[in-house]
Amino acid sequence: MLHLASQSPRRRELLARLGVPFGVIEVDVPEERAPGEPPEDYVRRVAREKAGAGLLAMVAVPGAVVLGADTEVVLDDRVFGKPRDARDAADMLRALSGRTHDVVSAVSLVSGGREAQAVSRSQVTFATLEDDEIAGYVASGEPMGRAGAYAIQGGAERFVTRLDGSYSGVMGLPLHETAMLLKAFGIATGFGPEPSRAATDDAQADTGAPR
Ligand SMILES: Cc1cn([C@H]2C[C@H](O)[C@@H](COP(=O)(O)OP(=O)(O)OP(=O)(O)O)O2)c(=O)[nH]c1=O
Repeated sequence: MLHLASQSPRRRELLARLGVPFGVIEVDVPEERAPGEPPEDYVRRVAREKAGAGLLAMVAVPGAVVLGADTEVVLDDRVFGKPRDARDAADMLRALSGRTHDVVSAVSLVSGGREAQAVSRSQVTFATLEDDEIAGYVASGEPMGRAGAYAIQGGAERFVTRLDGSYSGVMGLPLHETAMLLKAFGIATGFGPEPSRAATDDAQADTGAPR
């Protein structure tokens, strides 16, 4: 049985699109980049640690396969994870304004005797953002809990002038790479339900606000 080691509603919704049954384990792995650690190494390490922590929680379950993932926004050599607060979110969005950045997502699959990983790297270009646009977006609350302080599947869609890569990878779980890993582990995928706006709008799902 497959288990997703994640607290992210996006990842649940994305994995469901692969039409594979799975359980969810909530893991809490510290996300701290070591000094000088290259961005991709960092993303790979954290994804592996999340999957490993999930497997530890599943130690009593024979045959458990655990999936962990991590997503970070990389601009030059800076790595933007989830913003600490509104000011941090605004700083990130100002830095991303009018520039092209990378979004790196790593997926790790682990079982008792096996481990495999895939990485997706996408380039995203933002239009130049006005100060009031940034302030309005930060006030919407959406940047919190998102790497780089934005959600391409939400209000930030309008900031993106170009995407070169994987849309699902930017959202947090690159589906092509994930499907390939599952196949390598002998886990059959299918086709899940077409995503509804309500399903992808996890800001509302998170707060339980009416849709
Ligand atoms: C760039 C981008 C990120 N994100 C989200 C995906 C991830 O949930 C989050 C990056 O943080 P992560 O640390 O990768 O994941 P997480 O803490 O939300 O969840 P987990 O329990 O699996 O560790 O940013 C979007 O939703 N849309 C986007 O466009």
